[in-house]
Amino acid sequence: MLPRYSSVPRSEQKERSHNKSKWKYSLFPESDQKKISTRTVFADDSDDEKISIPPKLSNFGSALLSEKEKDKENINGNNLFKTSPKATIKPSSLNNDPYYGSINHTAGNTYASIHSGDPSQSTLFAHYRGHQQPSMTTMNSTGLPDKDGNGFENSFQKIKNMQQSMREELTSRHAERRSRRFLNSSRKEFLGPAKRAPTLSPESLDHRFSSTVSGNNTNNNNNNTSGSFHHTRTESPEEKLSQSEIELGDLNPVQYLKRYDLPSSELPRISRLYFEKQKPRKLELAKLKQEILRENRTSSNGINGNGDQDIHIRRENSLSAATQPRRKLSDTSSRNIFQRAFSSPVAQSIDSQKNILADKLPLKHSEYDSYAYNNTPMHSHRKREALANIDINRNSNEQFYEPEPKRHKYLDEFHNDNRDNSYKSESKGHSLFGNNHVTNIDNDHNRDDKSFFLERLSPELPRVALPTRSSVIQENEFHHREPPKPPVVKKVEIVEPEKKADSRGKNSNNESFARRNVTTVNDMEYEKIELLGRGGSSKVYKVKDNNNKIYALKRVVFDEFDDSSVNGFKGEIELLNKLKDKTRVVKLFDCEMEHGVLYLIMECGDHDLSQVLSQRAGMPLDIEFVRYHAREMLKCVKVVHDAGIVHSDLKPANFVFVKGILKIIDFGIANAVPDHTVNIYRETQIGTPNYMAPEALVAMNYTGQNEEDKYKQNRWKVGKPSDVWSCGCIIYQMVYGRPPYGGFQGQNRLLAIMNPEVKIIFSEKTANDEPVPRSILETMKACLLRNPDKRLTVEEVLNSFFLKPVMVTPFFIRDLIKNAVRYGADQKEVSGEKVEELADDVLSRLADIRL
Ligand SMILES: Nc1ncnc2c1ncn2[C@@H]1O[C@H](COP(=O)(O)OP(=O)(O)OP(=O)(O)O)[C@@H](O)[C@H]1O
Repeated sequence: MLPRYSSVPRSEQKERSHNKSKWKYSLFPESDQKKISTRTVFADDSDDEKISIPPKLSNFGSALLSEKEKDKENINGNNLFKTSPKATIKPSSLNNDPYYGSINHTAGNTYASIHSGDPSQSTLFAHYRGHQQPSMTTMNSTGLPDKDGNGFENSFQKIKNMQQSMREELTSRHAERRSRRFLNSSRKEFLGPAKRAPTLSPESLDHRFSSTVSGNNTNNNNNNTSGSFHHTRTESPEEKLSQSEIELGDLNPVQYLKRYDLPSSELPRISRLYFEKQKPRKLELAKLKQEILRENRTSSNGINGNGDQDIHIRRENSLSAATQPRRKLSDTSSRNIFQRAFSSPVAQSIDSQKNILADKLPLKHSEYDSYAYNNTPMHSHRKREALANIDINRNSNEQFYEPEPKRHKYLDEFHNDNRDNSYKSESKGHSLFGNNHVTNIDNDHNRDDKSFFLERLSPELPRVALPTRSSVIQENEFHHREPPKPPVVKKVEIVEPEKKADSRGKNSNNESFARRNVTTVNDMEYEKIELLGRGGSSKVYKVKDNNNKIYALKRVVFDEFDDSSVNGFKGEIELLNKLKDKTRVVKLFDCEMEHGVLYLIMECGDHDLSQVLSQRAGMPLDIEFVRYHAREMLKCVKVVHDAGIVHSDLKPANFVFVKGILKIIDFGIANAVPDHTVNIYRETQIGTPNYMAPEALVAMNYTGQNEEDKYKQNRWKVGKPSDVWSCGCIIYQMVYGRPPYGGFQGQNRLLAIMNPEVKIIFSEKTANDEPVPRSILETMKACLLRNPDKRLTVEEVLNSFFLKPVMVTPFFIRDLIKNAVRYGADQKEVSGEKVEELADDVLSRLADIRL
């Protein structure tokens, strides 16, 4: 059976167990005994690892040996047990106590006996070997029975005593560890989270010495061994003296060392002293903290009465007290925050508690303030509240004495002869500092209280003369920034346009008419959308009716025109009504003429041909574009001519595209051509010179001899060929970019048109050096012949090669050539007339060919 307490490693124990037979004769070699005995020296009581080690086996043997030695010494009258002067337990008392006596004997003499090499010990072991003792637990230092036969009983008793003493030792050590942990933890609580080296105060050390140390210290003269269960450090009398002389003042240990140029080895001792001096104050602060927390818990319950909020406050309480990091606020800003934080009702109650506690506890105001603000449950709550009221754009000093912005209103009211009323309202909760709790001190009568309050709020502030209420008002009146004025809202007056009397005398009182710019034609309302264009005598609007259908509204004011003009527009209406079923003529839906104004509701076009040509200006010649638009234009003219009407004012602006179909508009100067005549005669020259035919202008140069001739002079002959001339001019513009006489300006243009000597140039190339197809050239020449009788009709132009080209395949050309050659070879001689005949025949057939 192995001993119960063993310092031998398990592996070694196994080995020894394996070699159990050896143990019977030699439990430990002498070297091992020395080693083990050395291990039993508890030189450092601070090492937990060593403390946790159970008492060593060798202690038993040593104790036994020491008992033997003790007996020997007692016999010799030489007591080896000596205590140090510092030992609090007297040797005499220890000797009287059987447990302590045993311990002390062991402590005092164990190792000396081992190292002494006393032959008796060997004899002892040999003796046991001789008795075949199986275990150390049965050993007895005085194992041999005495003459009375009491030797075994005594040895068992002593072993029991030693076991008891060991237990006592363990208990004391554990108690010491617990106390040390408690001390460390409580010190941590006092000192905050920062870790510091574990040091003990002299008092606590003394206390520990008195409670746990029960043996000699290292200075014991007895054999220079550790000699005690604890190798604790104690101060010498000199150290004690010097500690009492140390006055740290406001210095911390390091600063103290530097100040008095002390060696760093003195740092632990000074530190212990430093923390000991801190201890009472920390305890007071801890008590204060507990008390404040308790008080606030009760007060917050009373004030809020709201379960959720209470929980929240309690949580904040615990958090702020235990875990909330300390935030360092600048002096002034923190003061401002705290000052504003006191404005809440909860803070007010805390403030009252603060007054009570401050009277009870011997703390400085600064300590109290910092502690209260940082640890009260409403701390973070008030911080948030305070921060919400801080204007970061103002400096802290201004904020301290400046009331909150809404107090400006109060000050203004106060200043405006409402002092009495404002003063009353102040007592109801308003104040210069915006705080309920300072209401009562915010007047001249309670100035002492106010000073006290501000001192407590800002103990570090220089004591300046506190402003009275009136001075603060003055200050605010002259030095503080005026509150920003509300933005000036521009009043936009909507002036309704003066209701003009409608020219027709109706709808003048119709509000919707004025409001929505509505024109009524034959009791139908048309709202104007946009202006489409304007002519020499009219404006044309894009309008919509009540069903949102789009129309073109042409409005002509007749005030500026003579009767002929009026008749001309009346004729236009007649012609439009006559052609209302023609797809190539813009439709007239409604018309009304009253009070000198003509309203025409027409089909609305998307854009006119002049806009299209302007859009293509400068672009390369596109034969197909010219062909398509020329054909579309001539189709419109053909419809008019087929209706026996001469337009007389054809120009690109008078053709509009309505959903992709070109339509002709503006029959203002058009006249119905009597069936029996080709031409009509006008008494006034109307039209656009660029597109006017020469015959319409020839009469200007006509100089007759008699009255009849003079009459004829003022009548211009116009007819269908004039419209063909105009169409020739438009085609010419599409090819060359401008009308035939567009190079002339003003009056010269008219003269050039009338002058037969001024020939129109048909260039084979455009200004961009693009070739102009022959078919186009021929068609243009046929339309722009000076002699109207020789001009092509509209139908002929539409059937021209240009507008109606013949398309053949290469096979057709090849076959045609083959046939022509064979015919010539067979005939041997073919006249010119025969060739022309053949050509006409081919051409006639080509017209019927549909590819
Ligand atoms: N039904 C319509 N749809 C779209 N636009 C139109 C319509 N009627 C006229 N316009 C536009 O209004 C412009 C002027 O129209 P119109 O030529 O009929 O007026 P006008 O007084 O006869 O002009 P002018 O006497 O010079 O020929 C046209 O060039 C055209 O652009």
